[in-house]
Amino acid sequence: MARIGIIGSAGRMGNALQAAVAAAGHDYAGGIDKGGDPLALAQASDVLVDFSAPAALEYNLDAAIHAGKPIVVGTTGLEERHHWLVDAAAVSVPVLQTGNTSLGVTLLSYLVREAAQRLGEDWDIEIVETHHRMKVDAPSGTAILLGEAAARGRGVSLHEEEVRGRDGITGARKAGTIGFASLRGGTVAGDHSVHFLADNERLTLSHLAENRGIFARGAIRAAEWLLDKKAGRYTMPEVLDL
Ligand SMILES: NC(=O)C1=CN([C@@H]2O[C@H](COP(=O)(O)OP(=O)(O)OC[C@H]3O[C@@H](n4cnc5c(N)ncnc54)[C@H](OP(=O)(O)O)[C@@H]3O)[C@@H](O)[C@H]2O)C=CC1
Ligand SMILES: O=C(O)C1=N[C@H](C(=O)O)C[C@H](O)C1
Repeated sequence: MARIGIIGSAGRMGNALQAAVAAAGHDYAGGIDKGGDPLALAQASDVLVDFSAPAALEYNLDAAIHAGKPIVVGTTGLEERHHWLVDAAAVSVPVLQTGNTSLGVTLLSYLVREAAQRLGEDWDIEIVETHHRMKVDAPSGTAILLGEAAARGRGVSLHEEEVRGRDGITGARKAGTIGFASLRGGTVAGDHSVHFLADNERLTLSHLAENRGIFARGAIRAAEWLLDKKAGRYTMPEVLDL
């Protein structure tokens, strides 16, 4: 049994995480939202779980470092500088950052990498995601994670090949690029499809989240897994042994 502290505790994921902490038989060490004290929470916890906002990340990582506690970061909308902060924190404490904590998406990313590697460049790759009307970032963290898996499979850099959204006279599709499209509406928990499109045939790999419980369960599993790890940056495939 561990004491788990939640950052972003009053949010949609915060509520799902509190339920998952109880269901897994752990102690809820408490939670904070905007204006809360992450260091006090870290000191009262064995492990932190952060599903809040990019602006909070630096303070949350500092709190984990100063209290010497592991942290799971599920917040999306992260930029390059946030990843540097994660790398720096991982020198001192165990950190797991991911755009999606579900088992299904973790396996999907593996399948996408395999497909991208085997199908070759004449198969165009397009990633489409759909989320609820309240989501504030695009493309989703999961879409980016899947794009990175596809780019790894092809042995290219996502940063150099990505095309985010199209509008106007875009010209014909450039070979080798990886496209992203985002839909927002309703209460969709999170749908992701990776389309591989060739001449006269198409392959689509999809994951549909029916509720936030799947993300919360995966995050708690990641938090449990981090407890006895040494400092370092870890991934969901390591947690799930994939
Ligand atoms: N990795 C994954 O598997 C998943 C990731 N996510 C990501 O998790 C994040 C949260 O999603 P969701 O719960 O839907 O969003 P919500 O907006 O419902 O919740 C966010 C919570 O974070 C709090 N918060 C905002 N700023 C800070 C801050 N500076 N310090 C502490 N708390 C803060 C908010 O508090 P307040 O209301 O006071 O501002 C709010 O309670 C998003 O980035 C989302 O994309 C979501 C699902 C799965
Ligand atoms: O904001 C959400 O809701 C979700 N965010 C994550 C993302 O950006 O991929 C994970 C999930 O799709 C739900």
